[in-house]
Amino acid sequence: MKKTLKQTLFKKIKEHRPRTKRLLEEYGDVVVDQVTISQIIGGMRGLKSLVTDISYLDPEEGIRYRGFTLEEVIEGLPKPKGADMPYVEGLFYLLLTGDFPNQEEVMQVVDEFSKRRIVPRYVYEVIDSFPCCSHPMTIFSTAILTLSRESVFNRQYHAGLNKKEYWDATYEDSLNLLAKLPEIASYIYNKLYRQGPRIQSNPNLDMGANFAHMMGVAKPYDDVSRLHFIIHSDHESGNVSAHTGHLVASSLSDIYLSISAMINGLAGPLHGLANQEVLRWLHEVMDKMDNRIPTKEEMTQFVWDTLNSGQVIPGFGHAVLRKTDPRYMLQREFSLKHLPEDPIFKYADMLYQVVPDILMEHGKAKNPWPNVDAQSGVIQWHYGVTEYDFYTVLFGIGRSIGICANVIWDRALGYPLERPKSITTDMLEKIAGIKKMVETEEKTTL
Ligand SMILES: CC(=O)SCCNC(=O)CCNC(=O)[C@H](O)C(C)(C)COP(=O)(O)OP(=O)(O)OC[C@H]1O[C@@H](n2cnc3c(N)ncnc32)[C@H](O)[C@@H]1OP(=O)(O)O
Ligand SMILES: O=C([O-])CC(=O)C(=O)O
Repeated sequence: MKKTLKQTLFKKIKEHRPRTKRLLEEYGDVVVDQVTISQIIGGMRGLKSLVTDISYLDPEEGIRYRGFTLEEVIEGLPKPKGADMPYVEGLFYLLLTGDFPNQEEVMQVVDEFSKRRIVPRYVYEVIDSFPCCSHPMTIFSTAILTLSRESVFNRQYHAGLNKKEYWDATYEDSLNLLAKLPEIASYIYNKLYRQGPRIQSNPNLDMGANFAHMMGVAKPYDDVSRLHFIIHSDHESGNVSAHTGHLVASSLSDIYLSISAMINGLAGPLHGLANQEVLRWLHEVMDKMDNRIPTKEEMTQFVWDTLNSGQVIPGFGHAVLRKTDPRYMLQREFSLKHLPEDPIFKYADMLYQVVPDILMEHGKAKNPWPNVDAQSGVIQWHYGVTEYDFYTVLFGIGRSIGICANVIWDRALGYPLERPKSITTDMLEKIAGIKKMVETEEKTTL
């Protein structure tokens, strides 16, 4: 009998623990980075102060999961019969262990997810009780939060759980949560936008196919969902959602509290919500153009108008990347293959042609190239999921996979409560030498 994911993970954890222990005990004083005033005031950009082995983001190359590019991940993971995209469950295996699962190993995880997919009734009641016009991300975050009462970690912690076992209970909570997310998300979608009878989940389908089934969208939406969840799952540790998830979990809040919190970070327009903003913004252009494809000159004017009114161009720029996001390219390739004639794709593609030059001329953005959010909504729209308020929920399902993997490892390696130090502006001015200068200048004037 093949080892289960949990057994394989435990072996990896035991192998890894001495590495962290040695770094801490023997090399704890080694300097990794220095911090400047612009980093302190400027959102800690580039400051090396977190550790994760799940993924690494190179500014030029883009994200690698466990050392593998997205192409390698998609190529190397097992796929359902007839599918172009791999099992999302296989990605979870890879993120947790660093190994590509074989067919048998991936099917064990598919089975685990299937067994844990039933959502308690009270979650539906909470969703149903939301006032009209609530944003789907608010509902999604709350639905996840509500599940905190199910936490295995909480129960075991209060019964006196040994620190060494924290990861195990967190693993159980993570699987329980991840397995339910497609059902929760599709329920929210149906409630907000379809109002028809709910499509029950199918225990014989993998995560991507089951989600497509519950959304009521035909093939290849199963592959669209697999691709979407996989490429959105992780982006190393410092982005708002991943960092929030890690931070909240560091106080030993359970996975439901941590993932709900990270969803709230993802819901901001400078982060995950940018994917809905791209579609909203594109529709403004389309309305102006009476739905005809604008000329390059017209599109250029629209981009400048947006910039000149003090707004950002959604879907462009990045805090770390300095090249076109490979996740954007993957989705563009998918669109070129499956929806080359789609009018929204044509609009988005025109943006790709005009925006980088404009942002360079504008001279502010350090990265003028498109990010993942510039393209994801275009694909959703094409397959009939046109309610763009919902798009960040899809992102949230994907991101939960990476953050759960991170939090399980945080617990396995005993990472402590996160608590950086803050200082005052006065102190910064003293460090900069300004304070003394100002005081001397004042004395001289007197
Ligand atoms: C999944 C994701 O989170 S990917 C990112 C999704 N977000 C977006 O697409 C929103 C549009 N992009 C942005 O707002 C930014 O590029 C961010 C938030 C992603 C990164 O922010 P930063 O790391 O601060 O970017 P950067 O250092 O390049 O910013 C410098 C200046 O350029 C501006 N800038 C950056 N990107 C853009 C843009 N797309 N359009 C207009 N101006 C921009 C910033 O607002 C900033 O202006 P300021 O000096 O007046 O404050
Ligand atoms: O890495 C970041 O800063 C933003 C992010 O999460 C992503 O691009 O997926």
